[in-house]
This record gives sequence, structure tokens and C-alpha cells, in this order.
Amino acid sequence: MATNIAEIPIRKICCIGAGYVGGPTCSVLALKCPDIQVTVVDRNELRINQWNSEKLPIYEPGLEEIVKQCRGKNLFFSTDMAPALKEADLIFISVNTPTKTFGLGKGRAADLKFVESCARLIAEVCDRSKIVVEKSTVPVRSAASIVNVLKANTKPGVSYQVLSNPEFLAEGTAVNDLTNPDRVLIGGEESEEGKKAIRALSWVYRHWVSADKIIEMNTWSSELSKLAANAFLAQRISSINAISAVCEATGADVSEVAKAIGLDSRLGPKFLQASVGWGGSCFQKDILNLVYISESLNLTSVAAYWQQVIDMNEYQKSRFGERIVQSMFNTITDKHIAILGFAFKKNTGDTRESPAIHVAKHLLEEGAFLHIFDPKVEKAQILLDLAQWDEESSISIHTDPYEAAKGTHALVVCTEWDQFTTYDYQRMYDSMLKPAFVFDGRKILDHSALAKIGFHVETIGKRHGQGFQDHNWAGTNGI
Ligand SMILES: NC(=O)c1ccc[n+]([C@@H]2O[C@H](COP(=O)([O-])OP(=O)(O)OC[C@H]3O[C@@H](n4cnc5c(N)ncnc54)[C@H](O)[C@@H]3O)[C@@H](O)[C@H]2O)c1
Ligand SMILES: O=c1ccn([C@@H]2O[C@H](COP(=O)(O)OP(=O)(O)O[C@H]3O[C@H](CO)[C@@H](O)[C@H](O)[C@H]3O)[C@@H](O)[C@H]2O)c(=O)[nH]1
Repeated sequence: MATNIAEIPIRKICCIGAGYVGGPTCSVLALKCPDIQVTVVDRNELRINQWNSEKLPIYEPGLEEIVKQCRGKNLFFSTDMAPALKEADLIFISVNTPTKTFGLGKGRAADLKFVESCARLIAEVCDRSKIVVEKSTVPVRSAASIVNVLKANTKPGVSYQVLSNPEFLAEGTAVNDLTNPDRVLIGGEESEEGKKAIRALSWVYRHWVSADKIIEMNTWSSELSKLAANAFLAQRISSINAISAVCEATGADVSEVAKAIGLDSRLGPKFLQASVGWGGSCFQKDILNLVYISESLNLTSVAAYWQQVIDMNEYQKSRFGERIVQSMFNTITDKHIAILGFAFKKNTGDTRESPAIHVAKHLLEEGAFLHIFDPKVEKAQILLDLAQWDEESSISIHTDPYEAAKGTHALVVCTEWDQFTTYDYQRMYDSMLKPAFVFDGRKILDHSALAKIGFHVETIGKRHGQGFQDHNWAGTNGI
């Protein structure tokens, strides 16, 4: 265990926001720091009750075991925010920062109303000085707004140090990402007090993270690094997806191209998996935020550059939907289609910005009846995401993949769940209408095995069953 050489002892931590970040982050923190009491608070009573129950509100591999081990010892979940904030030496703000849906910056700027209300509550209830840590993803210079709100409302004799400590966990691998982070960023003021606060938070992480991975920097760099990291990650996927369209038009295979690119040690192999499109609660919101910041700073070329990463993703999702319709003889009206996977990626039940929603809506608009199966997404969530359509007449949610496939014309893979590769596709084929189609939006299935069974197979970034000779460039580029 790390010795606290920091001048500010941290014995109690409170985290506001018991969501996908607050819950797993604090669970790992409690596990790794038995000398610290961690309380996660949220105003959502249902969520807190779920954290205190047998069935946690989110699915993350390995999380349940940690919660069970620490809950009631040094990990607590509560809706009683004031006492937990008052007692804490350090407070994480880990609330949602969604894209604004109205007013100035609508559709692009991050809405900081939840972060601001946390700052107001902290100033209102706390009667001794504390460290406040911005864990939510926020626009650059948000810490200055938090400082302003705290200063304007603080009780006499109380002062705050505000740090930026963005979270880089990915859903589905959160426990591993938190246990073995690539880096921990801590941004703070360059004053003596600021440095003390940075040392105190650093001490907390030093319980399990080596010193070389804890990077201190100025607050604005730390805030911007989070937005930039997500923009770069999404850009890589948009880039390979753009190449996938060229592959489909030419006969190249995007998997082979990705392998060739990834073997360049300057580029590396990760995040080059072409897909139906990227989803999740962060990429789109954070890039939109970066676009908005750039526009506000009159950096229009910068804004346009990053906007293209999003536009390419929209194109990819639409392209996949259109390809399904075109392949099925240009009409899917009244056809039955099974959607395998509704989460935005494997190993999570989260559907926020899932490409499956986009594809499902496209198919429903074309008049198809959908049979949806996902191993972890709750039925109520799927119906909420497709609320414009009626369960009886357009959608049926299944708990068994074979039942979902039965009597359908096509299988559409939208999430890369490992278990999808192990199914008995002959059994599915036998129960389907013919010709039976498979559209693999994640490139996870064995396409030649499926073709042997009799399926017509379509996938991202590859044309099936077409030879070397059948594309003629003449007329398209003048050769
Ligand atoms: N989801 C991820 O994988 C991920 C990863 C890294 C960073 N982030 C960032 O972390 C932040 C949180 O994301 P999330 O996915 O955990 O969100 P979430 O929606 O799952 O959870 C946020 C929680 O905050 C609570 N909340 C909001 N305002 C509150 C208030 N004033 N008082 C008390 N509780 C309040 C909500 O009830 C909700 O339970 C966002 O800024 C996000 O961009 C998310
Ligand atoms: O090669 C790839 C890799 C990912 N994806 C898709 O991209 C999306 C995002 O995946 P991933 O980044 O693994 O999950 P997130 O939970 O959204 O995590 C991202 O967003 C978080 C929130 O800010 C950050 O903390 C993480 O570092 C960042 O990876 C998903 O739809 C994936 O299926 C692909 O299509 N191809």
C-alpha cells in the first residue's frame, strides 16, 4: 500500500454519479484502497437500489464480484448526498454530460447543467475545504466554471482545489481498464495548493498504479486530452470504414488491408476493425463537443475536419442498411429479419448510440418485421430505443437466438458478441425462408462455412462470389 506523503490526507471519497463510470471506478477504487471509505451517491433512487441489490444496474465482466467483496465494508451506494459530501476529503464529479438538445450549441455543445448543479450542491453543504475532481468528460476550461460556481457560493473559511482527472475506461472491459490503465491524467493548478491536491489524488492511484503511468499536467491539457483521445480513436474506425466502402466497390478485402496497415509499427493493429459503424455514449458526443469548441474559437477548418469523422460513421451505418435492402431484391416490406446483437459493442448491455438502433430503424422504415436478440440488453430498453414502432406489429424481442431466426428471411449481425460465432447456423438455416441471407456487420462469422450451408452472405468491406475480372475501371477514371 502507498504511504501518504501528501499533505492532504484522503480517508473518505464521495463520487457523485453512480453510472457506467462512477460505479465501476469507485468499485475498483474501494477494492484497491481498503484504507479509504468510498461512497457513491446519485439522485436516481432506482439506480442506487440496484447497486445495493443482487442485480447491478450495469453489466461489466468482473464487476459483480468486486462489488460483492467491497459493498458494506468500504464501498457504499446512497441517495443521501449531503452527509456523504460533507464527510468526504475528495469528491469525484462523475455525472453525465450529454449533448445539448436545445438552446445555444444545440446538437453539438456538451450540456454541463448536471456538473454545475453538483458544484452548487458541494458549495452549499460542505463546511470544510476539499478537493473536487472532474471525472466527467467536459469541454476545455470547464474546471474554470466549476471554480467560479464554487467560489461564488462557498461558506466562509472553505476553499476548493479543482482537478481534472478524465476517465479512459471502455465499456465491456471497464474492470481491466481501471485495474491496468494505460495512463492516469491529473490536471491541476500550478500553485502550491494545486500541487498538493495533485499529490493527494496521485497518492490514491498509487495504491495500484505505478508512478510512471500517473501523468501530471495543466488542467486544460488534461481536459482536451480526453476529447482528443476519443476523436483519434473514432477517426481510426471511420478511416477503416471509409476504406471498407472502397473494398466493396473493388474486390479488395478490408480485413487484409487492415492487417497490412496494422503491421506498420507506427500505426499498430488496434481499432482497425471495420464495422457497421461505431457507437457508444462517448465518441459522437465528445467529437461534437470538439467541433463546437473549434467553431466557437473560429477554427472552422478544424471543426470541419472532425465533423467528417462523424459524417463517415453516419454514411457507414446507412450504407449497411441500404445494402441489406438492395441484396434482398430491393424490398423488405413484410419480410422477417432477425437482428443478432443490439448493444453498441460486446460485453455490455448499453445501447446508447448503438449502430443496431440505426440499422433497425432503417429496416423498420422499409416495412420489415424485426426479431431482435441480444444476450444482455433488456427488452424494455430495446422497446424504448424503437419507441415509434409497435411491439405486436413490427418488433418481437427474443431470449433465444434460434427462436429469433426461425421463419425469417435474413440474419443481421450488429454486435460482435463472441457467442454468435459458436451458434449452429445449419439449424438456423433449416428454420429460415429461402433464399436465406446473412449480413455480418461485424465480420465475426465464418463466411465460407455459411456459404457452404447455403446462405447468401454479405459483409462489410468484402464482395462475395465475384471474380477478378468483373470490375472495369474504364469509363470511371478514363483509363
Ligand atoms: N460510459 C463510459 O464508458 C465513459 C467512459 C469515460 C468517460 N465517460 C464520461 O463520464 C461521465 C459519466 O458517464 P456515464 O456513462 O457514467 O453516465 P451515466 O448516465 O451512466 O451516469 C451518470 C449518473 O449521474 C447521475 N446524476 C446526474 N446529475 C446528478 C446530480 N446533480 N446529482 C446526483 N446524481 C446525478 C445520473 O442520475 C446518472 O446515474 C460523462 O461525462 C461521460 O462522457 C463515460
Ligand atoms: O476497431 C474497432 C473498435 C471499436 N469499434 C466500435 O467502436 C465503438 C466504441 O468502442 P470502444 O471505444 O471500445 O468502447 P467505448 O466504451 O465507447 O470507449 C470509448 O469511449 C470511452 C468514453 O469516453 C473512452 O473512455 C474509451 O477510452 C473509448 O475507447 C463500439 O461501437 C465498437 O464496436 C469498431 O467498430 N471497430
